[in-house]
Amino acid sequence: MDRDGYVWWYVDALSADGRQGLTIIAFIGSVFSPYYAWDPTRDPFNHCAVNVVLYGERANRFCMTERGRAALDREADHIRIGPSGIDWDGTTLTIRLDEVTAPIPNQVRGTVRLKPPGFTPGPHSLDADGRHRWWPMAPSSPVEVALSEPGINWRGTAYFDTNHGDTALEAAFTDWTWCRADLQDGAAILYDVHRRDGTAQALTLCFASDGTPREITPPRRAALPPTRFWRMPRHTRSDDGQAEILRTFEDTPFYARSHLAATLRGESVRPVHESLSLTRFSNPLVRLMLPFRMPRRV
Ligand SMILES: CC(C)=CCC/C(C)=C/C=C/C(C)=C/C=C/C(C)=C/C=C/C=C(C)/C=C/C=C(C)/C=C/C=C(\C)CCCC(C)(C)O
Repeated sequence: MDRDGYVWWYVDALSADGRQGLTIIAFIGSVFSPYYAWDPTRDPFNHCAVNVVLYGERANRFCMTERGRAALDREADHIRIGPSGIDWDGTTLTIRLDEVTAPIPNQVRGTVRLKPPGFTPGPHSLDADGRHRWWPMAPSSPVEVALSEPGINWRGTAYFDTNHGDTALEAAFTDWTWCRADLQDGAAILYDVHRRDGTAQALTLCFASDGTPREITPPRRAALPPTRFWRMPRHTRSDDGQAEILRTFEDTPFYARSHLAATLRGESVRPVHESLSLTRFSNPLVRLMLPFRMPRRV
């Protein structure tokens, strides 16, 4: 991987009762890191991070400690970044977490285990030149969450993807919305990007549980309200052009993550949705705010 590049592995999970959730993102070349943006050498390996966010009734925690190249250990079957890591043994993806929240320190410690029933074909190119590649490898897997800190255990389903890029995201895109939803068998994913060159791409994908692609008719645009505090614009697509916010998981100056209720492929679904503005992220004032929740430890 060269200057300006990145890889991230993204997992989000919801409990079967829909009351608890989490997101875990492991980064080499942390794409929203101000330290990476300010680093004249633009060395992705020197900007690694594990971002863990818990959304529960009791515990809401956000960790994102950035670390240097000495904290990274990567082989074909594992990646370790500081005290946390991801291991693949051929059937189970085991994520071991040992992270601390910021600015007020609280621990997040334990394991998250995914058993993907199969893998989708991929990757998909997000830009016109193939410099940003996204592969939703396992869009719906059984997951077991066991965290001794803050003391939560649940089962549910998880989405797992991986993203590789050769340039900064803000060099290629102005904004995007993405969502993924469990179906009775498998999952549907929508990924709508606006590129800096003025073109757009709207992906509509559907997979059976074992990863086999399925037909899906591209749904209609559905309006959503902006987030309450940072007024992040949100919109999505659904069968009937209707969608509703059940909960806003993240409301930040450039990024919103939400839990929706909508209809996709004829089923009523509960998508996990994100709205990203790279125009907002590129604002120097926004970048100055991020270290409050994204400390760097070397
Ligand atoms: C007291 C002192 C010192 C000073 C007093 C002075 C003063 C007044 C200070 C005021 C400070 C203020 C206002 C600070 C505000 C700070 C704020 C708002 C920080 C917000 C941080 C947000 C973060 C970190 C978001 C990370 C998102 C992330 C990581 C999202 C990742 C998503 C991905 C990778 C896309 C996945 C795509 C696919 C699903 C396809 O894979």
